[in-house]
Amino acid sequence: MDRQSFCLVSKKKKKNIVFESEVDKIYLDAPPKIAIIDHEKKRTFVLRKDGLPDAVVWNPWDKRSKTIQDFGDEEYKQMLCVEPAAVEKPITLKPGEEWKGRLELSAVPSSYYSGQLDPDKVLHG
Ligand SMILES: O=P(O)(O)OC[C@H]1O[C@@H](O)[C@H](O)[C@@H](O)[C@@H]1O
Repeated sequence: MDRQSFCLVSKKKKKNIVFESEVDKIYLDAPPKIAIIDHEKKRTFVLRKDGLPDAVVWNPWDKRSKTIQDFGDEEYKQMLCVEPAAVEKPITLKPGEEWKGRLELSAVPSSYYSGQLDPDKVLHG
């Protein structure tokens, strides 16, 4: 396999990202609910985030994988990192202050790509 195709879907946008080389991108003000559709394996993950406005999408691809000690040389073929973050406006706490952020990741039993799932149903509710 020399490319991976995932589709990131939110209520507002559908963004097809094909991975053919290293990706390390910050999406500012990313939607609170994002569906990650794995076309090849025909499965869908739904990510919900709260308190973290941005999102990072990362895959080190082949060359960079080899430079990461705790990452197998071929593991980039089986992974996609989509991580909620606060990049544009970092969260700074004073002593005694509290902050809460939440990330929920669920595997959806059937794939939107296979036509069995309505993307609106995945992203609502
Ligand atoms: O090597 P670490 O600290 O585990 O980070 C791995 C990667 O984590 C990702 O979240 C970052 O976007 C990448 O820039 C980084 O290389």
